[in-house]
Amino acid sequence: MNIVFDLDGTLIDSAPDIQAVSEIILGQLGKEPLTIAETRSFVGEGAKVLVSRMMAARGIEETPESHARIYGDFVAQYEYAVEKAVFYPGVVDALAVLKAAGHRLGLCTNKPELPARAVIRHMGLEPTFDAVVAAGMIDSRKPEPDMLLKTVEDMGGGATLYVGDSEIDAETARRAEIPFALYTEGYRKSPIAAMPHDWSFDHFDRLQEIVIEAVARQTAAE
Ligand SMILES: O=C(O)COP(=O)(O)O
Ligand SMILES: [Mg+2]
Repeated sequence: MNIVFDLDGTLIDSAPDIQAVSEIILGQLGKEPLTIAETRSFVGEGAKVLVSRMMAARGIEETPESHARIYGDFVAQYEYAVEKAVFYPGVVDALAVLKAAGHRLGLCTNKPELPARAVIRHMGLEPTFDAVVAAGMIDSRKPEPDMLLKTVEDMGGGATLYVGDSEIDAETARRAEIPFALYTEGYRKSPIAAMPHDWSFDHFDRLQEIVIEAVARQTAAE
């Protein structure tokens, strides 16, 4: 089966790196950095939205020009912000076990391509994924279904499970009509019950079991 993962808030907690970028950018503007809680709540819809939310939170007026300038400064730093990211517990083992079991693994993230590829490399994940689709690679972003569908297409098509942490991921899966496993310990803001999902889990030790169920469900449907 294809198993496609979201990145931020699902495989890695990257909020400390993003917070550090905010410290540089907001510091240049004489503003306080984002808190970690603010950072987590601003991630999910890509870097442009994150920069808008960051500006609003620090009372910086958003015009197309001010946004373009601050976004440009932000992404120039973002590519190097990889040092503080950590895997959620059990991720490394779960990916290794699923890969060894013959599943194809993919990554579908609203993080821009350069920082996404930089952190994948930094975390040693380059050999793990059969396909990576990050923001900017196609003219669409989650929760539109296109990025997820493109990831599946790049993996050769076929039965797929999508694994993510946010409202955006749940909605993306729903629109793509792909079964969804919700990781509950990432950056979601809503109660679990309010988010459409087929499975939820709070530790990656559980994922293998979910994949077995997903395969069984798929086989039963055929
Ligand atoms: O960078 C973002 O806004 C979201 O990234 P994600 O899609 O990997 O959660
Ligand atoms: Mg996420």
